[in-house]
Amino acid sequence: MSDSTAKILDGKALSKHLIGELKERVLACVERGVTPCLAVVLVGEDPASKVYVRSKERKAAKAGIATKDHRMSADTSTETLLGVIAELNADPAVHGILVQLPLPEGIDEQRVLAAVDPAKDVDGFHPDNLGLLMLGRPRFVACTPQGCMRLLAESGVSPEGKRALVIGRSTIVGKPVAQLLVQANATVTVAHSRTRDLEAEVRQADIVVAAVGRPEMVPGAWIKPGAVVIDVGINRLEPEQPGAKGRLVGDVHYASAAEQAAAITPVPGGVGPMTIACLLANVVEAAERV
Ligand SMILES: NC(=O)C1=CN([C@@H]2O[C@H](COP(=O)(O)OP(=O)(O)OC[C@H]3O[C@@H](n4cnc5c(N)ncnc54)[C@H](OP(=O)(O)O)[C@@H]3O)[C@@H](O)[C@H]2O)C=CC1
Ligand SMILES: Nc1nc(=O)c2c([nH]1)NC[C@@H]1CN(c3ccc(C(=O)N[C@@H](CCC(=O)O)C(=O)O)cc3)C=[N+]21
Repeated sequence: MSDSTAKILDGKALSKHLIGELKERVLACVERGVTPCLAVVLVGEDPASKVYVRSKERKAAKAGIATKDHRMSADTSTETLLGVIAELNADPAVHGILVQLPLPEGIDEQRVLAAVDPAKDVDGFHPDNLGLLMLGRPRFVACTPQGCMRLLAESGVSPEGKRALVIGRSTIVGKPVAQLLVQANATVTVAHSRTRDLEAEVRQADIVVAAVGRPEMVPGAWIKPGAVVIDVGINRLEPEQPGAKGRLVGDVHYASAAEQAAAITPVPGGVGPMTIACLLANVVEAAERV
């Protein structure tokens, strides 16, 4: 079955299309005096976070969405950060608030995320929004899980009745994407670091969503022929690793998996750009509700 005919789920192209579609909705908002605006809060100096934040702001500008940048030093206290969030909550010109994760050590992440006005929580990390997702009445759904589902839809394979495996159980990716798959009528397994036989789980799965953060940990040989592979992992190989040169790879070994899968997302150019498109869509939605 290694005929290497996997459909490439092109998140870069799809995200461009989706961001293009947002322009009209943004214009409609602007016409009634509301310019959709995303406030981005970045605490500390994490280089990867800086790259993502810049990319978000560039793409927001393409759609006509305003951004407000709040950079704070790594030694910022939880109280100070809560103060900034209170200001953004109260600012009628701000429709969406994104607090870039991970926060530096010593900041109480749970308290910070719970302090964001749920109506401005375009990341979908507030307990109210996570709860609404569990209830099947989602308001803001986390952007990466949304992007995964959109790319899965692009594969043409319906999740209904299929065996889906989510590898990873974080609150920002694994858990919500598993919930969305349940709601799409898949039969869902969630694997994590204590899973006894990951290979056996992967071999059975019709849909694999990998969100671990370990470079190429899933070999293509494990992928069931005809499965759909959604690779969330973003791993930058160190330049000294063989054949690496600072290359980005996913959690799945792409070349070998593409020989088994019916459809697969590349890294880069898969889930990453879709995350940003879904974030901007959430910002426009928040502005439309005003
Ligand atoms: N493309 C995008 O837009 C985004 C990409 N990412 C990327 O996705 C990846 C995951 O991110 P995130 O969910 O935040 O990561 P976390 O570190 O929060 O979670 C990783 C999960 O993987 C599990 N895990 C660790 N080792 C193994 C193993 N050997 N076998 C099976 N499961 C394992 C952990 O298990 P346990 O719970 O037991 O510790 C945990 O549940 C990262 O590469 C990140 O950069 C993240 C967000 C957005
Ligand atoms: N509050 C919060 N919300 C997030 O959504 C959030 C976060 N914190 N912290 C970090 C993770 C990670 N994340 C990515 C977004 C886009 C790409 C992306 O566009 N990646 C490009 C490559 C970019 C590159 O070259 O480095 C791609 O995959 O093609 C990657 C990762 C959002 N996250």
